[in-house]
Amino acid sequence: VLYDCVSGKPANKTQLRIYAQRNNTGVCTVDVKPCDPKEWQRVDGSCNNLKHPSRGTHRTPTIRLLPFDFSPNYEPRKAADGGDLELARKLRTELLCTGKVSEMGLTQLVAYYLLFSIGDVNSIHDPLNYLTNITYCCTPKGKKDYRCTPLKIPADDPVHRFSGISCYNLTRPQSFQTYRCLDNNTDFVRIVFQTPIYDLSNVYNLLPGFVDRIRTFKHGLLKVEKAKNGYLFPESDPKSTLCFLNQRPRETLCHKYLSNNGIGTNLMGILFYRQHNKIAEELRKLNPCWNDERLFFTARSINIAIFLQIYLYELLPIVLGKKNLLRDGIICDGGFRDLYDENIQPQLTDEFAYVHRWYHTIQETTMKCYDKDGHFLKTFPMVNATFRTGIFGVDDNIVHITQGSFRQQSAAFDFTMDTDMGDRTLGGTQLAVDVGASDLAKGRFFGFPPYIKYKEFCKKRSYKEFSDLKDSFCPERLYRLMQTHKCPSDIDLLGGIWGENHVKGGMVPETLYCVVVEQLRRTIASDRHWYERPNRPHAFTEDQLKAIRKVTIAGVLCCVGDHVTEIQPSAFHSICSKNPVVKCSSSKIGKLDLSAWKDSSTCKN
Ligand code: HEM
Repeated sequence: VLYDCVSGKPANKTQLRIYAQRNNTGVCTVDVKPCDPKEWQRVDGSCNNLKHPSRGTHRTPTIRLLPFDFSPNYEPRKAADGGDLELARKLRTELLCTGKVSEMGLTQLVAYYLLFSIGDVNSIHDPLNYLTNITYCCTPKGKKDYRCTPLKIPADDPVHRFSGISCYNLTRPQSFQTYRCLDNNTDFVRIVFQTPIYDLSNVYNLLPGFVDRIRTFKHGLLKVEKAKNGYLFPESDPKSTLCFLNQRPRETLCHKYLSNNGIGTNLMGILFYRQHNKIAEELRKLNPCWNDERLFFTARSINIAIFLQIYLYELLPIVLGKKNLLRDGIICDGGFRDLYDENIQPQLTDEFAYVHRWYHTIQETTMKCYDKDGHFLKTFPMVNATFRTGIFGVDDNIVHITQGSFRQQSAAFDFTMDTDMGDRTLGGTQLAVDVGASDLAKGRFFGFPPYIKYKEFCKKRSYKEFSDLKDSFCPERLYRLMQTHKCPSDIDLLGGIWGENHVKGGMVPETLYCVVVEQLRRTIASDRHWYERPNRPHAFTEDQLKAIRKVTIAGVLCCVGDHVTEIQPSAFHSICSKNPVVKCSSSKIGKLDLSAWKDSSTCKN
């Protein structure tokens, strides 16, 4: 049945006729085969909710935590005095410092994993759009193109007042209106190409149909190939234009069906892709009679569960605070749990993906490379390697980057942004990019209401004056807000989050915590295939769930990282006397033991 993506209902004849005329049936609808309540979790996300089978697929529309605040024609809201809001670049340079501050206790893996996790539920088509399609927003042509939202650089800019650069190229977020699934005079609905549930869709099905191209359809395995340097990678397309920073002719590796993004996403994507095969091979040894289908879906289900277990129980407790997460029902003490509610549809708020942009401040960009024995080799500017998957395929770079991920410190969880993130975010693709300024400006093009409205939502009280904010900011950060805004309602969502106090027991701003937890509750409750449910189709047994709960990121790196033979047991934490490097064979490393999947009944005949 062809479902209309936006309404989530079977498309009617009129709709189908209009889409056919507009030649956009493929993007505005999704084809859902009849659901079987007992089947495996589908790779395309359909049938997760049996009442609304298309919810959970690619292009499931996002929802909003708070109602829109746009000027007419989806232009940014106005300031309280009726004028324009302050320039995004001005606010970024005033509200965030630039430089290097390290988070001594945490490693680069934290940023890598966070980026990878958000890539499971949110696509990166917006930057690709202005990098590859609409590259002229700062030229006169851009003035006439509605899709262009160039960022003006103030004349007194601390970096660019003499550089000759006065504008950053940027485009409007893509919506169902962009693809003409909705008319222009309707409410903005963002289009996202990833599935909204955590199902490693960025590994298995980056775009609908990719899964069939990556499967070998033999023994449950995914296709892999050896790169020039002899290491194993997902299938590559040397002719692809997506890796536009590859230094050709040497660097040719470019993922065909996995995203070609920054260092962090690429590395994690490769690891989880390979992990699928490790699991499938091991399962086959245990159960030689299992067919391809069973091996594939069991391996995938274990891979997703490991990804979620690490995310929820190892990473988020560090970042959001373990007690907070237990109190708010995001994690539990162990065993099974079932929070499923079929009345909650698998959908993501725009605010959830958006507040993740705050993590741009924890990205250390001077990447340290180490050899397989942990000896420091060199540093490399990470932003030069975005859209440059080829770098992984030459020399021993994959080894050096993997080792660096757990040996190098993260940048601090504070209001400092690494210099390269602030001025050269996309390496050599543009003369200059300030991701923080883009982040702030994008919030206006998403139509997010002012920061204080989110404060009111989270704290259930009203915020009218700057003095109402004194419990949420240290005096100096509040002073900066007052210097840059005439009125509290002029503060943008991210502008407020940048300087806000961190949640008690965690490391992130209070409002970020609130928005993330609100979504995670929905995510857990809306996913019929959630890995901790005892009564989902093909649920884990108690022993199987126990085995999943033991796996840590260190275990994953030991299992599928190239030449990782030793590592600290808590690899999101820095190496120190309490967390020393140990051999991968040590019992302190949380590795996957698949013996609970041995099925004695299968080979009887
Ligand atoms: C060197 C590292 C990184 C680089 C170069 C980078 C670069 C970028 C760029 C250029 C954009 C698009 C900005 C725009 O068009 O508005 C973006 C968006 C984004 N980034 Fe990063 N980023 C990095 C690390 C991270 C990390 C660690 C996270 C952690 C979660 C993250 C999360 C996001 C999110 C959520 C978006 C918004 C995507 C969307 O909704 O369109 N990034 N990043």
